[in-house]
Amino acid sequence: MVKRSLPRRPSSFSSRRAAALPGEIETTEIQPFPVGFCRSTEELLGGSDARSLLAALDTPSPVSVRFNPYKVQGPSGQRISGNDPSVNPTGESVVVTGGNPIDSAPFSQGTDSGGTPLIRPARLAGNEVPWCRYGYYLPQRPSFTLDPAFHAGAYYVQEAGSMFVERIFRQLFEPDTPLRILDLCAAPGGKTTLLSTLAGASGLVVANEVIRQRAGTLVDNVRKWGIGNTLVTNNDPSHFASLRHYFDLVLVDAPCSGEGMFRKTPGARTEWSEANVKLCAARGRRILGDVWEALRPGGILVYSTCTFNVQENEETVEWLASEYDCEPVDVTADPAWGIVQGEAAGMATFRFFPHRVQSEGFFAAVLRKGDGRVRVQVPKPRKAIFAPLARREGEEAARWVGQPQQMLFQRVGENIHAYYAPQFQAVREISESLSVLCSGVLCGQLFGGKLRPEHSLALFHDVSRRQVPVVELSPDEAVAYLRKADISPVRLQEGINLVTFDGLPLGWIKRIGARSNNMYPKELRIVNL
Ligand SMILES: C[S@@+](CC[C@H](N)C(=O)[O-])C[C@H]1O[C@@H](n2cnc3c(N)ncnc32)[C@H](O)[C@@H]1O
Repeated sequence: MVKRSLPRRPSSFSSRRAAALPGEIETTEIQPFPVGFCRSTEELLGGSDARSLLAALDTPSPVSVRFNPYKVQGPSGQRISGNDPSVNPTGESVVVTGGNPIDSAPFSQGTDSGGTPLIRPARLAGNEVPWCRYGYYLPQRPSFTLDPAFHAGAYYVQEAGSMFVERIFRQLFEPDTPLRILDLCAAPGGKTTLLSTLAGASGLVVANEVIRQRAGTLVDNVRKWGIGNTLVTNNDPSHFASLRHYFDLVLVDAPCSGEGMFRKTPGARTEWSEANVKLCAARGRRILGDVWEALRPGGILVYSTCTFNVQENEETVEWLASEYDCEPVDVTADPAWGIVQGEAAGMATFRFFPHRVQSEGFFAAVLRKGDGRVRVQVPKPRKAIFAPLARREGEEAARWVGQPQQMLFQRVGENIHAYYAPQFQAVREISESLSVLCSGVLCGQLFGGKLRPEHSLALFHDVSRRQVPVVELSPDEAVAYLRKADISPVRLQEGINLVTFDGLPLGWIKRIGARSNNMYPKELRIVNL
C-alpha cells in the first residue's frame, strides 16, 4: 500500500463547499486564477494557507543567481580561472578538480560607467540561498543583458527552489565521486549547470533535451558555463533504454502544468486546465518509465516539477513506487527553511510554497533504485566518432589549456575536442549511441598545424592565458564586443587576442594590421539594449 504524508485538507472543508471556493475568496488579486487550481490548492493546503499561497503568487518573484565557482571566487572577488596569472603570479596552475572549488563567493551589485546596475563578485552577505552554497538573492532584478559577467558564464539566473538539487546531491555523494549523471529534461540548463558544477572534473553530466530548438539554448548555456564535463544530447527519453544500468544519478525535471510559473508568467494561468494536469501527470510517468532502465541499481532518481498539485507530484511518485523497485533515501531540509518535507510511498518529498519560502514554487522527490544485479549494457557502436591526434597536433591543442595533463584531445570530424580523461570512455560510449550536439570542450580546428580557437574554448574555465595576449576591456568596450561591434585595434597585438572583462574571458578578437576582427559568434550577440 502506498503511503503519503501531505498537508491534508482541514476537516471543516467539505466537497460541497469546494465548488463554491472561488466565490469565497474575496481578494481581487486571486480572481485570475483558474477555478480548478483554487480548488486543488484549497484541498492541498486548507483555507487560510491556500489564500496565503494565492496572495504570494500575486507578488513579484524573488530574483536569485547562482554563481560559477570555476570562474568567480569570493569574498575578495578574485577568480580561479585555472592558470590566470593575475590571480596566480607564480605561474603555477591552480588545480580545479571535482567537488567544490570554492566555498563561498558573495556577489554585490555595482554599476557600470553609465550607472546601470551590474552583478559583481563582491558582497551580498545576508542574501544567501540557504540550501545552495553558490546561490544568492538579489534585491532587485538588474539588466543581466548589460552585465558582461553574465555572458562570461560567471553566474546563472536561477529560481532558488531549483538550487535544492545541490542539497540533495551533497547529502548523497562524497566530493569527487566519479559520477555519471543524466539530466533528462534539461533545457535551458539551470539544473545542468548546477550538476556540472557539482560533478567536477571526475564526473560526467549528460544533459538531454528532446525539443531541438530548446536543445540549442542548452548548448549555449553549457558552453558559457565552461566546466567542460558535459555532453548535450537531443533524444527522446525512450532512447536511453539502450544505456541499461548506466547512470548513478538521473534527474527528471519533468515538463509540467507550471503552477509555480503563475507568479512570474501570469499567462501561465490562462493555459492551465485540469485536462492539462492529467496530461502532464501521464507524460511524467511515461518519461520516468522510459528512463528507469538507464539508472543503475542502487542509483539515485530525483523527480522534480515546478507545480503544486498532487497528481503530477506525490501521485506520480506513488505510481513509480508501485511499478518499480524504489527505496527511500535519507535526505532532509532544515525545518527553519520553510520547505514542506513530506513523503510519497515512503519516498522523501520537498515542496516549496512561495508564501513560506523565497521561491517561485518547486517540488522534488528523491529515491534509490533497488539494489538488484547490475548489468551495464553498452550498445554496439554505430560509427567511430573519435580519432586520436598526431603528436604535434596534440601538443598544439594542449598549449591552449591550463592543465592539459588531465585531458584527452580528440578529433571529431574537423574539430578538436578536449575531455577530462576519467570519463572519456563514457563519452565515447554515449556518443556512439545517441544524438550528441556538443561534448567536452570544443577547442577549434587545425590549419597548417595551428589551432584556430572556437568561442567555447575562450569560455572554458581553464583556457590558457599564456598563448595569446589578454586584453582587458572597459565596461562600454565589453558591451560593444558582445554586440559584435568594431573594437579599436590600438591595444590589441597582431593576431588573436583573448578579451576579458573584470578578468573573465568573453571571447576572441583578431588584429590584422590597422583593423580588428571581432570573433564573437553572431548568433550570441546582444541585439536589444
Ligand atoms: C521544466 S523544463 C526543464 C528545465 C530545466 N531542467 C532547467 O532546470 O533549466 C522541462 C523540459 O522538458 C522538455 N520536454 C517536453 N516534453 C518532453 C518529453 N515528452 N520528454 C522529455 N522532455 C520533454 C521541455 O522541452 C523542457 O525543456
